[in-house]
Amino acid sequence: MLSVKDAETIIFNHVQPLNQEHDLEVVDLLTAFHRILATPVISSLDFPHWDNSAMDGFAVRYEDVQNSTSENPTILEVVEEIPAGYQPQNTIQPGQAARIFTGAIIPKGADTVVMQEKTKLQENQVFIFATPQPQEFIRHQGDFYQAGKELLPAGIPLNAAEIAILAAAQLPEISVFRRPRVAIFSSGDELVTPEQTLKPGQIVDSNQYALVALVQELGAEVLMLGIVKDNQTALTETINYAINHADIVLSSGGVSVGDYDYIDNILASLGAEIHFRAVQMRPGKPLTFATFPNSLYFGLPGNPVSALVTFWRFVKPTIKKLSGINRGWEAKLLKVKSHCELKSNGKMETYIWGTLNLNDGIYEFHQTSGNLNSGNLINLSQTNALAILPLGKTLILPGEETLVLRIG
Ligand SMILES: Nc1nc2c(c(=O)[nH]1)N[C@H]1C(S)=C(S)[C@@H](COP(=O)(O)OP(=O)(O)OC[C@H]3O[C@@H](n4cnc5c(N)ncnc54)[C@H](O)[C@@H]3O)O[C@H]1N2
Ligand code: MOO
Ligand SMILES: [Mg+2]
Repeated sequence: MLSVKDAETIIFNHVQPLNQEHDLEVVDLLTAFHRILATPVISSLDFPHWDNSAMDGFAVRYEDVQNSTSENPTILEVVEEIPAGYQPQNTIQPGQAARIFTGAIIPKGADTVVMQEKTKLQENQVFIFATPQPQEFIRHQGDFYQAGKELLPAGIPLNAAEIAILAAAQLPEISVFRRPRVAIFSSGDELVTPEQTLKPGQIVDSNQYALVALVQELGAEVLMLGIVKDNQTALTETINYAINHADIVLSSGGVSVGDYDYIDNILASLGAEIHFRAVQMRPGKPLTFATFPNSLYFGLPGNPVSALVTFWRFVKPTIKKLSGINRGWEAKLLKVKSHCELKSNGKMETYIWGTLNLNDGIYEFHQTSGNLNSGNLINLSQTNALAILPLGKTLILPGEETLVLRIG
């Protein structure tokens, strides 16, 4: 059976990120949050735009004040007051200074700012009580960024800092990748909606709601296709529609070896290339991955925990890579101490749900209480991590390190 690592490699090799020319949308600063920048941004402005003061104080010529002490202050004539947003009118001559405020333009002739606390102003004279460093408290034009260079690279998510940078660079129209489209449906004759009355043997389609939430969290657009009966015609129609309208299709259920597990046969009949049907992991073994010319297909297992574990392990990084994120889209595993004993039969890579808790600033993994059964959705509540026991590892003792995938 295929290892998780090999399954991951096969999947990621088939993910074609959105196209920098064809998959663009223009958004404004208020709708850019969490979108992915599609083209590099270059500004024609230097940052800072001009030499300016980092302090409230006095703009001086360093050579005038280089021997100032509290006993022997330098006395300069204040020739101008320069608040932020004001263009200085004078050139500072020897023996002169300008009153200046944080962010204001340094006047010609001045090369240093003395902070207000080291001075005393008396009418139009300022007493300088300490010798500053040459150039002190001046933020020079272009120190932070020079016009014409790359300000932001393509493929980064736009968070608060990036949005502030775009605003500061006066670039209110931003090219981002369109949202990936993800179609989701559930298969199974036993499934009903949360609103329907349960008859014996029926269960509520909870997978669809969990998957919609997870896909939305990643900023993708959801096409919710509902519950499809274990019926070849209905399934063929739904899958055919999905692969023509979405970049990624997620179904849950119907991928194991039961008589009503039709998904794989239908994928084959629709011309899919089926890359694998099972992965050596628990939960999540019956996972189908297939590709069509314009979409990727994940047949997730029907058991509720299995559907979510395979989403977190494989689908989440796939959506991120497809969305155009240039790096950091992979599933990242942490190494943390386990608080409790973790067990596996060693034959499958085993995923154990629980919580990462902070203990004196250090993360510790705690297994969830109750039954670790892939049909048990209940104790998945409030978990935020999956401990991973690799193949062959049967036991992790309390205090020993384990690999962990964060899920919340
Ligand atoms: N003979 C074998 N039987 C099974 C194997 C196997 O290797 N050999 N694998 C088991 C494993 S592991 C899993 S996981 C399941 C996967 O089964 P399917 O993907 O075919 O899913 P279904 O049979 O349709 O359903 C399984 C289970 O999950 C419930 N379910 C299905 N859909 C939903 C939904 N949308 N929301 C909530 N719950 C759902 C369904 O009622 C079943 O209880 O196969 C094992 N069998
Ligand atoms: O892997 Mo199934 O996914 O154990 O219940
Ligand atoms: Mg089945």
